[in-house]
Amino acid sequence: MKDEVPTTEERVANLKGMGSSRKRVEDVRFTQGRGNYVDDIKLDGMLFGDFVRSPYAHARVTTIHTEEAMKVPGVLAVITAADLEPLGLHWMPTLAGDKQMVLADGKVLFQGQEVAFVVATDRYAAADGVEAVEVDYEELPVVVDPFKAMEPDAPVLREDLEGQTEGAHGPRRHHNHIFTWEQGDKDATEAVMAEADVVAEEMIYYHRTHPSPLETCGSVASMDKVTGKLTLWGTFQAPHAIRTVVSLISGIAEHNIRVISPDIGGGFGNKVGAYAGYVCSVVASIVTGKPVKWVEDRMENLMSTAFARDYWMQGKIAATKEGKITGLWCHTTADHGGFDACADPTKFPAGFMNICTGSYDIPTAYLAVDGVYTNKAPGGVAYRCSFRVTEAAYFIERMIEVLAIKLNMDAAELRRINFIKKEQFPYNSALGWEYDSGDYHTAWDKALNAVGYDDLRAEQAQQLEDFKAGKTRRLMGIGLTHFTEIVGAGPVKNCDILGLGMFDSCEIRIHPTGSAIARLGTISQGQGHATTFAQIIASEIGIPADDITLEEGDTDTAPYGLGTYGSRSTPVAGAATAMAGRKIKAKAQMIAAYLLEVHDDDVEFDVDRFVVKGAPERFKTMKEIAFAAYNQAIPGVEPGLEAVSYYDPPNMTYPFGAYICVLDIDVDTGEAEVRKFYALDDCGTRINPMIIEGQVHGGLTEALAIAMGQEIAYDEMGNNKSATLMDFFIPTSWETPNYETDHTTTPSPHHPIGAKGVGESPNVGGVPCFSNAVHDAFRPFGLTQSHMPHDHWRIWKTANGLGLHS
Ligand code: PCD
Ligand SMILES: [Cu+]
Repeated sequence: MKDEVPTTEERVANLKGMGSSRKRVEDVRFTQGRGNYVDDIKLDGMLFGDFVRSPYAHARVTTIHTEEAMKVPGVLAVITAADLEPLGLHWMPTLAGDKQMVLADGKVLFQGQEVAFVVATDRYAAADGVEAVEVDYEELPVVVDPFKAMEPDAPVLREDLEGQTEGAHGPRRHHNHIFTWEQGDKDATEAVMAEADVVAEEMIYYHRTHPSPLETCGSVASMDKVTGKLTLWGTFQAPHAIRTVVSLISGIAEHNIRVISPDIGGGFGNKVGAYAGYVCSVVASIVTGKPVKWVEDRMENLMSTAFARDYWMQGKIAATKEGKITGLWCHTTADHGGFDACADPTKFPAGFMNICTGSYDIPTAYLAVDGVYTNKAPGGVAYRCSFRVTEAAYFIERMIEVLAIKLNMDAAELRRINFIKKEQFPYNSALGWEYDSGDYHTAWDKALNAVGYDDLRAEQAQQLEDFKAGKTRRLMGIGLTHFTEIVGAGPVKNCDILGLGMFDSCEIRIHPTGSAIARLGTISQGQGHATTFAQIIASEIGIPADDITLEEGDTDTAPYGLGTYGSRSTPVAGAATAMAGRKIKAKAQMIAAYLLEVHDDDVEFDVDRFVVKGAPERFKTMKEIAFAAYNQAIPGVEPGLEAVSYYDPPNMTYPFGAYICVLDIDVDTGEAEVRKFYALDDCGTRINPMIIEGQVHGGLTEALAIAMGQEIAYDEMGNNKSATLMDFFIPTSWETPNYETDHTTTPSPHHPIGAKGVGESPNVGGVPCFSNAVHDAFRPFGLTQSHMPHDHWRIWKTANGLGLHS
């Protein structure tokens, strides 16, 4: 009999709590085609909407002829700005404090802009209707270069802002200027630059790209005219915020709006913002009294929904002869396209770009960002990096390499002597952040040892000899990166979106038989929240993760939260989950003590039960306690066992990592073959190591895509040259290298379970790592900087420019 009593280890294993590589529970549905995405939603009498889009990047819209379209069988309505204007819905607010046309109001500002919305009985009729709409355009001069946009005689793009010298983020000094954002000490930094032994200067461009998730954006709006209730399904990374915004702009009371994010086929930042299609589906449903679906196609997704990056970062970095960095200066020109639709916390128009001092102890720094309008699609979303952190990491990690060249130093050593030291945490950076924790030297040494750094350098030197001797046409590059991320927005005191504080939430209900349901303010898009958040609860309150249902994305049932992006779910909602669990645990302790007839303080938690201190044979399991909560309530205490927590984090979390890439470049074809990629991530306490590994693999592959080929390119007429997957690079298993993952664990001191986010890290660290490897291969031939993406053509041109083909 005795050996039937489970051991402590068995009880812990049974929970599948934090630290276990529990299999993803959502995959049973996904792998069997049982996902439920927006386009799977089919309602009685549902109509379809489709957009007429502008072929021009900048043009006046003089007339929209809808008569022919109305004759197309099945077409019920063609909605234009003129129809939306009486409702005040022809323009909508953006998350960045700007406003954006829902449908072209007098002019268009980018190719692919929404001009009219055709509503029909089915998708095909709607498409035919779109073909039949005729629009008269008068072409206007196009500006695609943000520097030219700021020239005095540049065409006026935003006529609606004519004469406005004040924008959402301070003064505007030019008709195409959006804002200037300054951080740090300008004078002190300039003084450091003037006196420094060495100053390296470079323009670092992080090109325009696009998250392009597998599922494009879409929505289904259903206005029930009898109950007055609007239900809106959509690809929303922040369903509660969408509900509030819809209420504010439509005037429908918030309790009459139910927003549901069903399964989401990848978000990657693309689904944070609000799009014209959402608004038009709602309006069309209100007008017709029928449910209306809108789902964009791939070209529409690449042309009109939120792009990422497009930052021109002019940098200067100062150091002593020995390589100690003394100052960093950066002036960024940010191309925002036709409208400022960035998704950043209100007080941060350039996101957290001021994390650009990276992992280094840089005493003096200055950053200025100028936001500029051009004739390109709006957006400026994350794409797997919170709020311009990828831009910041790319900037500093390139500048370190540029400085290493100037100092003629090894870039690994240059990083080592400038890292913030373990004992300096919490560390206050020159640009205003308080880094919560870190141990960079340990991670760096572990990474260099793991790849055999010295041997790699020796091999590289040999290969270079061979190249010069004509024995090979391949050059070896070693890319290094040590990044610091900032995730978990954020403290409500400085982070809000449209005035909504960026806290997050979790509500847990324990059922009488000891299983549970938990609901969160976040929404998984593939990250595996149903798996990992149940693991947090399992460890906190001793109920097996398999007995916990997790629900997100329905604003009628979930507590208010700000959603999933910026790797904020674990730092914020994960903390709320632990805190709600602790409230439940506190009540469970009272119930256990009452049942065991001892004082509250005389019982202690042990994996899945409360035991009497010093008498381990006397205990109540969580299952027993749950049942008691519903029938043997303590006199004077409410029955039931549930709790909700709204968590306002005291600080962000600062995950970090050390990445090393080794690649070989074929100088004659421009091909770069990644031979090794090592990624060490430190995201504090790890909830599910397998999910973390999956996140790292995914993020690195997106980094490979961005660094090596992906680009949203425009010609000088503002034509989007990358609007199909023939032109926009998506890596397949063929291009994707093998990744070696590793970790160190430096828990966040302020997070209840010590966890930091991880979803974005591999992209933040991966892009500079691939790019540095390409640059490193050409370093012996005098290359200091070239622009991404490093596709074969660009690499070939670089080699050619360096005289390697003669
Ligand atoms: N320490 C730790 C951390 C974390 N984790 C895990 O991992 C994941 C993640 O997390 P995070 O980091 O917190 O994050 P989230 O918030 O959740 O998410 C977000 C992210 O996520 C990523 N990833 C992914 N995946 C997938 N599959 N899909 C998707 O979409 C995506 N996206 C991307 C992005 S981009 Mo943005 O939005 O850009 O900002 S941001 C992002 C989850 O599950 C969690 O729990 C663990 O385990 N541990
Ligand atoms: Cu992000």
